Amino acid sequence: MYKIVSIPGDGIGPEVVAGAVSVLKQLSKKHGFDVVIEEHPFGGASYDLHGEMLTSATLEACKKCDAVLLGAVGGPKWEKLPHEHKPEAALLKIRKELELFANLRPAKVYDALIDASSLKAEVVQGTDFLVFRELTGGIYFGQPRGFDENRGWNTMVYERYEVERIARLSFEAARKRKGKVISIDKANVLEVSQFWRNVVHEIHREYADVELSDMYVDNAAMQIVRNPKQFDVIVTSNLFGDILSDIAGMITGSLGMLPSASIGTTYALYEPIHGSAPDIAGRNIANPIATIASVAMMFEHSLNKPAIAREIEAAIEATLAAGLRTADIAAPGEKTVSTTEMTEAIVRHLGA
Ligand SMILES: NC(=O)C1=CN([C@@H]2O[C@H](COP(=O)(O)OP(=O)(O)OC[C@H]3O[C@@H](n4cnc5c(N)ncnc54)[C@H](O)[C@@H]3O)[C@@H](O)[C@H]2O)C=CC1
Ligand SMILES: CC(C)CC(=O)C(=O)O
Ligand SMILES: [Mg+2]
Repeated sequence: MYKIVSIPGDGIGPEVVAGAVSVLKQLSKKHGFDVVIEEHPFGGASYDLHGEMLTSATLEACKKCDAVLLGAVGGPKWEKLPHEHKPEAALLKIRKELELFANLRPAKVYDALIDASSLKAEVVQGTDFLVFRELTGGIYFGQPRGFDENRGWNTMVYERYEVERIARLSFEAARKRKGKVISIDKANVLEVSQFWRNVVHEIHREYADVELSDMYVDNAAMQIVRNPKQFDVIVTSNLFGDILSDIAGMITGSLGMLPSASIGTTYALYEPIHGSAPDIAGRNIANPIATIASVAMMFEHSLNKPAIAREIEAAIEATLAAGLRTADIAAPGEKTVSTTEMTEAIVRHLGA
């Protein structure tokens, strides 16, 4: 029996999480395992209900389950709140509380979507890289932070242990892939990046079979668009990983395609890389694939059923090959399907 905490969140979160929950239920029926899905409010939805973005009940539930599935949080309704009370601050808090220090963001181009990419077919076809974004340190967490009338300030700090553990995970992953890690930083300008680079190279001595190179983040943004196939594993800091993975989203066709796994030593949370997309929320047009593919990552990393992860990916692939397109991945003038139609088709392709 698996216990999954589902956190729909705000904006399109509930729509895409509903799709992922349908997939979980279908898999439970097909394979005969029990799955208990416990829904909890978080972010703006929780604030509206309880006056708190992250309640202790939601946090405790996340600590007592096999895996957490999260949609997204945030939106215009809550953006005027002071920073520490915003949904985004609660997102940082839940990541920190659950010690989810590694955010794995795979960027894989499905053959059926090559034409949906912002780039030429020959540039994107066969792209398959994995970003290890450090998730509980760096500038999103550094103190002091603040602003007054005349200044705004944030602080970017990395502790040795924070760089060591994400570097190790990325080298381990590279060993199971093409054996190539590119560490992305801004060491030509930032001391914190020079430190990051030194520590990554120290850890690399334990992984001499893995090829390591460094790249500056500005060049990396350009290289991902110019030649995404040169990347196998990317390891980078919180801020740079956040930005670079959205760029990777456009290589695969849409932000609505990229899943992620946020993992630590004890807990794990699965979430699409996109946000709450208030511009399309409530219209049943969001792409649920990133969230459904996050369930595949859940089966791989938390539930120890890689074969089921492959089934989900195959169902997504078959659905795309059959020509179904939500608006974000449709060519101009192409027929589109809704969030629920895309979900139902993926569920059908999973089989009974
Ligand atoms: N993990 C999280 O909870 C995140 C939350 N946010 C929050 O979400 C809110 C909106 O942020 P934005 O900068 O607009 O980023 P966003 O990722 O929500 O949306 C950017 C663009 O991509 C589109 N898009 C995103 N996901 C899509 C999907 N599944 N299907 C089709 N189109 C999709 C949106 O319609 C929008 O045009 C903000 O409050 C932001 O802070 C942003 C990123 C991550
Ligand atoms: C609130 C942000 C840190 C969320 C985000 O953009 C992300 O995790 O990708
Ligand atoms: Mg982001």
